[in-house]
Amino acid sequence: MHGPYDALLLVSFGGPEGPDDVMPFLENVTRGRGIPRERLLGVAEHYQHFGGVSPINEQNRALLAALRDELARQGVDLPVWWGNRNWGPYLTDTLAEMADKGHRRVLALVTSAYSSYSGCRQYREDLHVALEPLGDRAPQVDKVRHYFDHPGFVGATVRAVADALEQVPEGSPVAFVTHSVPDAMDEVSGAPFGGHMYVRQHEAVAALVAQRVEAETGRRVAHELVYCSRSGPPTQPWLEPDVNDHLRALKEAGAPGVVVAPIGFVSDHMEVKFDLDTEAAETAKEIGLPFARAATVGTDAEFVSGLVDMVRERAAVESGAPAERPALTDIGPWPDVCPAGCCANLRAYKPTCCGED
Ligand SMILES: CC1=C(CCC(=O)O)c2cc3nc(cc4[nH]c(cc5[nH]c(cc1n2)c(C)c5CCC(=O)O)c(CCC(=O)O)c4C)C(CCC(=O)O)=C3C
Ligand SMILES: [Fe+2]
Repeated sequence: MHGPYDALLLVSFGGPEGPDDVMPFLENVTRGRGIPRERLLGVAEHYQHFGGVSPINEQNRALLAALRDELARQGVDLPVWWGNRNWGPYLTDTLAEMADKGHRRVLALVTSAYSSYSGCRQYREDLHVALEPLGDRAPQVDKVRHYFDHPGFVGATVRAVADALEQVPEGSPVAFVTHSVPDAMDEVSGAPFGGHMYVRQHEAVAALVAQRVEAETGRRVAHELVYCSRSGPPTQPWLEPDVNDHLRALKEAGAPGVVVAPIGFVSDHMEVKFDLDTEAAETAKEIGLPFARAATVGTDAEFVSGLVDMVRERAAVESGAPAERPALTDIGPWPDVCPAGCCANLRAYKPTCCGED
């Protein structure tokens, strides 16, 4: 049922839990990343606007509970642990404790559905850093493949978009939104498969979701992929258009309303709460464009059972048992082990785990 694995490890970003955590958290996130000081202070304000508490930790606690329930329901007897990149519980501490408890073979599940340095290799680097000091006691860690086109993620997203469309006038388009990244980061995402996989995976999911929503509702659904949360120096090109500019363009083109669907985020992260629910909603109000935000997958039952299916799939693969590898776009199924050169770190090569390099 769980193959060679003796534990599941939820790996996430982490976020501040109070006002005093905000600056140290932001320093953890941006160490060596060349983010301008003004941007940091601006983002600190976003967090302070919500009492210095990121929604992400509570959402991960809810996901942990949902995963435990679903594993039990499917008869998979695996303990579930949790570790973050940028705030407690830190991956380093979690993996040390897991080693103390005797875990030898761990399957990691990352709260990021797509390929990119930020969403994949950087987590794999962090896993390596956490495992290295453990020496011989370090468990072997594998990572669940990217799930952007898994039926659980897609199915939950289709329902969320269809529900949001009910709240805006007929004929409203869908703006699928993800986190902007530097053009250069997109270019090397999934390099062994031709690169630009960050954008290509999102485009494929957006097209598939729009098509399924059309089939389900009988409405025609125009759509576009747009971006939020740009940072970095203004001289550096990042993925565009920004969601706010897109809303203005839609208004000018006569759109009767808009659904904003944050397919780049698995739960209502700060980017969703601030950049979409606060900032983009304000833009829409200002220009008089009816606006609805589609839910993120969060702890949706179809999404969570899809994740558990993927855990069982990988366990079967590692046991040499036959495994179905469902994937709904022609980009997937993404490989279990990232090939060498996937999602390069453009600053410096660092050793990783769960990949060929
Ligand atoms: C692709 C991607 C994801 C999705 C994949 C995944 O989910 O991991 C993601 C997730 C997240 N990003 C988050 C927060 C931040 N990201 C920052 C900075 C950056 N993100 C980037 C990309 C991504 N980020 C990039 C290219 C930068 C520039 C600096 C760098 O090159 O590393 C900064 C610094 C300030 C700023 O620059 O805006 C913050 C505070 C949070 C927590 C939110 C919460 O608290 O709810 C989450 C889940
Ligand atoms: Fe980020």
